[in-house]
Amino acid sequence: MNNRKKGTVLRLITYFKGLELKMAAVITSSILSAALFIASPIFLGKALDQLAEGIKSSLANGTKFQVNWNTMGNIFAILLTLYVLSFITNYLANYMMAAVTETVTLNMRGALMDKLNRLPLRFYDATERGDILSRATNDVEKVADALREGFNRLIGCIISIIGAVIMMLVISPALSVVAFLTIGTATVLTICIASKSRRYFLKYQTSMGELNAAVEETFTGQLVIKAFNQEDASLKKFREINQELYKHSSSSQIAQFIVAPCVRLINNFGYTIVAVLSVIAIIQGRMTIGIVQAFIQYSDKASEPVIELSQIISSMQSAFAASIRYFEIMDELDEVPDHSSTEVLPETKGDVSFEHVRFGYSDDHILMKDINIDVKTGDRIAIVGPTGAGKTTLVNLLMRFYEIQGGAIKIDGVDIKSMSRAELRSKFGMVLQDTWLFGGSIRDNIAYSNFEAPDEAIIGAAKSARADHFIRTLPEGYQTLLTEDGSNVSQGQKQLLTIARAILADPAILILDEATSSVDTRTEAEIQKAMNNLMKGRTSFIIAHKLSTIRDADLILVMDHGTIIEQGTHEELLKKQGFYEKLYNSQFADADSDGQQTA
Ligand SMILES: Nc1ncnc2c1ncn2[C@@H]1O[C@H](COP(=O)(O)OP(=O)(O)OP(=O)(O)O)[C@@H](O)[C@H]1O
Repeated sequence: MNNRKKGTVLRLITYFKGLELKMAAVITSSILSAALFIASPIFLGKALDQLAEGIKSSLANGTKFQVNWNTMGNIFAILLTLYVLSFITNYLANYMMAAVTETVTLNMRGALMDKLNRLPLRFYDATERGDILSRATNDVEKVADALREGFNRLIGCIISIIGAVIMMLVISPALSVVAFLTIGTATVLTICIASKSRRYFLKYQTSMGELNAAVEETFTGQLVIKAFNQEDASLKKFREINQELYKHSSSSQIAQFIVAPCVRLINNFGYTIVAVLSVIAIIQGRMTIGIVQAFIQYSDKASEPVIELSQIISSMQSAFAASIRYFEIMDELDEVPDHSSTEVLPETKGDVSFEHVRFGYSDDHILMKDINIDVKTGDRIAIVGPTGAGKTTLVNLLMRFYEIQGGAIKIDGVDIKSMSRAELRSKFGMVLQDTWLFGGSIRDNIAYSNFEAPDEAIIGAAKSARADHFIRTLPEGYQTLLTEDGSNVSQGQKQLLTIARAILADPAILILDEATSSVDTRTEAEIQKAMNNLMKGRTSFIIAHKLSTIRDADLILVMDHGTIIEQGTHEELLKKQGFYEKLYNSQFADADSDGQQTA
């Protein structure tokens, strides 16, 4: 076993913590079951010899055929006991292994979920959702399959082979040599094919991850795909990945299923030779019929597990490839952990400052070199600038979704790095353009920021967000169930619900991403009023797209290429006749020309 393989197996073993006793019971039961089963041929042989004796003496003496029922009865009683005990121990082993497997799967999925919660946004930027999904479901299931079906059978096969080999040697060393030659050849063949199939399994699982990602992309992007008539292109991409999956799946399956027929062919050659030699031995009086049939049964019990082993090994290879993919996620670097002694701000006022902040999404591409902002409690800060200027990035840093490379961001004079992320984020309320609602009632969606909130508080928040009216017009009111993506309410209504959610949270600081053209003018005015209600008495950062809405902001930050190139009030910036003035005038020129065109 190479180091990587050993490492993966050892890491998998850690998920069995607390299950040691159950595993010991599984192993003991499996060994017992196989050992009991392996004892049966010798007794069947004895029964056969009894019959042969009866036939022989009746032929020699010309008497009626008779058997000794006492001896036969004892033999059958022993056989029955062996079969029943073997069944019970086998059942126990399977039952306990199923319980162990479910616990291990639970532990693996739990650990993966914990890990996914600890991973920084950077990881999600670079990884396809479908692929993560595939690792959390398919890959963990492959490991579960191998454990559930493979482990007991593996023990059973090993015991069966060892037991059968010993019995064969005891019965006839000479016949054993012939049987071992064929079993040996079959084993070598199995190992060769299994080692070849390993890389096919890894490729297969990787393709499966890609396929999941493609399906996920197609589902979530259906509207855009249809709008741009890209169904064919999307289908073509899917077909290509599906074709790859088919190729790798076929290779791994062919490699797996070619083993059984080959092994059977080799074994049948062996049986034929053993049968011929046995007949000679019986004729020469060196062996009895019962002993020969016991030997043939043992040689079957030694060779048949080779086929089963090949299937178990395939399933283990597949599980092993899946574990590698699973541990790839587990090995990703976590978010920088919170300080062991974190600061708590019981009464947040809402002063915010950026001091010489330096940040880049990658170390070799610094977007923000030296950002300085000073915001006082209750201020309304508008962030404006062309697309890609860094407006969203500024907010991402404030919420500590990404770690800065230099300088400090402070709230009420406390460095956000010295607070826990949970403490920091509890100070904020966010209303984004990209509204996120989950499958559940409208009430629960508003209460997402505070599940303990009483109904009056939820209705109060909805009223302030100007959402109460439309909610009450729905047949089920606050109990109306939203679909997972909230597609049964309009875009503007979704926005009002997220504003209600932020109002209920009652945060000290707000981050608002202004609605753009996705809603009509009347709804936009409604949203604006709701946002104004929300902003009362709170420090607010507004990512503004329409400059007309932020004229009365206390501070406007004008960004370009990751830098704050101008800052001040609307009047101050207009007076400056710089970038902001141009941006502002260009929007009004656009609005005017639009007005003239429509007039
Ligand atoms: N997750 C990310 N990984 C790498 N680069 C990113 C990431 N997010 C944004 N960027 C880059 O950082 C720069 C600033 O992006 P940002 O989203 O902050 O701009 P923005 O001003 O909010 O733009 P818009 O108005 O279009 O939303 C852009 O060049 C963008 O390509």
